[in-house]
Amino acid sequence: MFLPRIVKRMSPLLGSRMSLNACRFASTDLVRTEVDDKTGIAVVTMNRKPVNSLNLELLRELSSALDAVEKNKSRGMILASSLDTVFSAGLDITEMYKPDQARLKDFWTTLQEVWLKLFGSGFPTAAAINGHAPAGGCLLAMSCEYRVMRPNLTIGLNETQLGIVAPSWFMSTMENILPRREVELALTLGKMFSTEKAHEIGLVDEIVDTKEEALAKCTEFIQLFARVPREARALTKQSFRREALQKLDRDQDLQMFIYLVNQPQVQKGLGLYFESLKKK
Ligand SMILES: CCCCCC/C=C\CC(=O)SCCNC(=O)CCNC(=O)[C@H](O)C(C)(C)COP(=O)(O)OP(=O)(O)OC[C@H]1O[C@@H](n2cnc3c(N)ncnc32)[C@H](O)[C@@H]1OP(=O)(O)O
Repeated sequence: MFLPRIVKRMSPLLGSRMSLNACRFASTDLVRTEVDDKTGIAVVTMNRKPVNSLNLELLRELSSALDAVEKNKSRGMILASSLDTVFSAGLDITEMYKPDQARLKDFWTTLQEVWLKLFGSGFPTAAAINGHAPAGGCLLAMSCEYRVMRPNLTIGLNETQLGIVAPSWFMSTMENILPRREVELALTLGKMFSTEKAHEIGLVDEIVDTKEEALAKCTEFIQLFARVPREARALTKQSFRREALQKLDRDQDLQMFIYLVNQPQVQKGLGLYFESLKKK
């Protein structure tokens, strides 16, 4: 269970007084949230070694972190990874392969929840993509309003390559960024784009060399809204995203997911894919 722990970090130079850009932390082992007091922007960092695969616990903590960002009235949120070469490897295959049925239900419901909170958030969001972002990792990045990525990485919805079908809300999330034809092609191919290609087609907004630069560019993006009335901005964003958000029928989507995951051919495919990852 995530309990937001808000701690004031004191500057050693200022003794008991706060330094100007001191941070507040609300952290757990899997997700670290730091709010810069100077910019008011929260950096939410995923930290589940080795590849930030999204299991139930990481998703729960992401969901709580998003609640905390909303509650603390942060100026915006940057999503990042603590790992050097992976943003997120997407959904944790072990949650879907030979699953415990009750946990499987919880897992999918929590993923829906994270997407609804992130894609539908009123506060500005940006992703500092400092590592590969396949499938569910791409979904998280695409749910933000701006993406900054390091070179020579990959990003995309590769589900069809695994013999599975990306849910329609994954598709709508990509459609919020790219032209429909490009999305259909990317999804039917299960295409993983290089950073450079993703930038060329507009899936990624900027390419930078380091994580620090990525965080700085995301901060610049969020600061564009500093003088825009918060409520008007939030309602405008949410109204743009309403159709995609409302299209998700959570119960129907859950039933469909449970049905598909339990199909013997899907189980076989997931098992083979998982083995191939391990052999690599
Ligand atoms: C069925 C109904 C509909 C379902 C709809 C589902 C929608 C979305 C699906 C997904 O998100 S499925 C996940 C798709 N993800 C991928 O295909 C990515 C797979 N991983 C990689 O390509 C690579 O791991 C990486 C992310 C590029 C990183 O490469 P790197 O060389 O740094 O690390 P590896 O050696 O490959 O991996 C280390 C370690 O992690 C395990 N692992 C990797 N990805 C996953 C994962 N998604 N889930 C669980 N475990 C994963 C990998 O097996 C290695 O384990 P060990 O060998 O160290 O035990």
